[in-house]
Amino acid sequence: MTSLVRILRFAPQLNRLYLGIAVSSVLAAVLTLATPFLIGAATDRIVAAIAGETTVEDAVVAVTWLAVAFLAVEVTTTLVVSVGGYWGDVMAARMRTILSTRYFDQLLHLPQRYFDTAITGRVTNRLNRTINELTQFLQFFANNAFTMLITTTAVLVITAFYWWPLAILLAIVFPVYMWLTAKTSAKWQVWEGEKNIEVDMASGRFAEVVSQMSVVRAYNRQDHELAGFRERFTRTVGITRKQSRFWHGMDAWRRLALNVVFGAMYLIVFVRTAQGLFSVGDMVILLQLMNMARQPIFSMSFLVDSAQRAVAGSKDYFEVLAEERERAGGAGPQGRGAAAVAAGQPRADDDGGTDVRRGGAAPSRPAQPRADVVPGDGTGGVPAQPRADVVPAVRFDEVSFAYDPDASRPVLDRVSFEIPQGQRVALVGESGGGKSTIAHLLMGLYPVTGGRIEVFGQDVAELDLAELRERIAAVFQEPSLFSGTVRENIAYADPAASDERVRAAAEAAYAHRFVEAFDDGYEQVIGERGLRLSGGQKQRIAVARAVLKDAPILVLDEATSALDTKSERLVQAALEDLMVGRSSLIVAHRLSTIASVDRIVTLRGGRVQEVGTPAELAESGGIYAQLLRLQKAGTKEARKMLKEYGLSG
Ligand SMILES: Nc1ncnc2c1ncn2[C@@H]1O[C@H](COP(=O)(O)OP(=O)(O)OP(=O)(O)O)[C@@H](O)[C@H]1O
Repeated sequence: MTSLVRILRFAPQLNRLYLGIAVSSVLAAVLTLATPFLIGAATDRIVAAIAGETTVEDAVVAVTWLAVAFLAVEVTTTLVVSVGGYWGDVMAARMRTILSTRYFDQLLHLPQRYFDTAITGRVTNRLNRTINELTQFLQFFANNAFTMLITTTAVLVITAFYWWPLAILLAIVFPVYMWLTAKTSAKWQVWEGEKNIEVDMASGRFAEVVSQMSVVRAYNRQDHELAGFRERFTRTVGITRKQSRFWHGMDAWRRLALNVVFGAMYLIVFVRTAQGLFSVGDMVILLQLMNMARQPIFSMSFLVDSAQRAVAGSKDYFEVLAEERERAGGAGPQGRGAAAVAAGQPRADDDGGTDVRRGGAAPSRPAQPRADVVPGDGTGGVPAQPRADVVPAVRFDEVSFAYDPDASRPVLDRVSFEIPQGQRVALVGESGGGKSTIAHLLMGLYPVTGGRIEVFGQDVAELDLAELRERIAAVFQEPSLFSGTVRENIAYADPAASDERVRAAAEAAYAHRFVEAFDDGYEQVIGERGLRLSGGQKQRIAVARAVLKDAPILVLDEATSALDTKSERLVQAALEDLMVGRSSLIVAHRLSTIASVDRIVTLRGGRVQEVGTPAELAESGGIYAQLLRLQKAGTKEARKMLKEYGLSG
């Protein structure tokens, strides 16, 4: 019941629509109730005329007026029902918008951890189902609840007025029928839940396969994937058989009970009319009322059923909404928006309004290149010298971290290093050694388990996450572009960016020439049939995206050997340009890149082994020195070992 109330109160901005729909449905119910009386009255007039109690002329005049009244009632009902139906549709569409937007909003603000386990297809499928069920229930509720209530009450009262035992018979039918429906529905839901799991799993896999079709083909797993998919759906057929057998079996019993009760009621009405206790007009009225009573009985059972589904479906929905959001700033564990959602409160932005949650001004970030920074020369030959009074761009101070809090060994164990402003720092360590994790922690994707990370002297744990991320541009190994135009992809950080800025970013990323060659240039849609970007082109668009963001800190997960040499050179050149004047954290995959940085941080067993310039570490005998030796050796064994460090030479 609390779930139902929560669903009904979920979107108070729709209250006026609810009210409009309720009023129209009440009006329609009242109007509909007038019909049996008009027909009953007409029947009595006709019977009186046939019996010679009134003149035929009088009867004709009377029934004509009654027919006019009947027409007026019907026309008004039609109008009222149409308007109510329109409001119902609008309400459903707005409800869908609110539910979907709030869900997406929540997903966008959930901690990264949530997505480590969630499967995209399942998340989407669950959303669609839940929203369908909730919307269907709310629409049905708004359109029918009041009508049912009024019709039921009126039918009972009027029937009681004619003969009370008849009303009692009817009164028993309602709750018994609803109780039987509720019981049937509860069991039905369990099976439905089982089916949903199968469909969600199949949809999750489906989405994964579609997005990685080339892998499926490369490994010839089409048949295997299809078999898995089919198997899940076939299981739903088996469950449906049980479910439907049960449902229709129970439904037959319910209907049978209803048939018996109504049969008895018809018998009573016929007998009493024959005995002269009811007039023919009364009989007509009662028969119509009984007929009208059937509708709410069926509607009520449907309402109970859809309410149960909505409650079950909304469990998933509200569970996602109740997940703790990614911390917004230093003020508390959640942003204000999250707190509002968790409390089920409405927000102005749900329904196409403006986002009022951010509250804060646009995140500020230090202008750059900064006057107080002496940048490196980009070649690594002359490391930049930070002024003594200048805080480092990034500082890891005894940072420990584990993805799994119960893990016996953390991924990072008291890691400390600094990126002085304007310098380049490369992370070197074995594959799986925690390099990407360091980048993720810097971007605030996960909270540290111990120690602290500072960005321009500010503790990341205290910083507003949006503000933190505003200061960082990231180029990932996998460029991950969105469908949409080249322009939209480059200007992802700032869709309002001028064409000049977009072009300048593309030029800086060595992307302008190939973009210009597209038929639609910057408006060319990526991912559309016919346009395939090469790995290097994607990378350069991703670099242009980072150039346009123009953030003071750069996180660079270098692409490995995915690119051919020419592309690689261009991407490399673009990255080199991008790094000038910025503080860069590089997850390096080339020894040549590492040789040109200002500092190297080597990691072993989750701990920092050494920090120093390439020249210093080349002599120290640590990991970097070993890697250089391996590179020189050039043997197969050496290349294999280099690979373990994710390095391509
Ligand atoms: N989302 C995650 N959830 C749980 N464990 C993770 C997650 N991401 C990484 N790990 C684990 O953390 C460890 C460090 O991974 P990380 O990706 O940081 O290594 P890396 O040094 O960047 O490796 P590579 O050079 O191969 O990219 C690995 O053991 C990995 O299995």
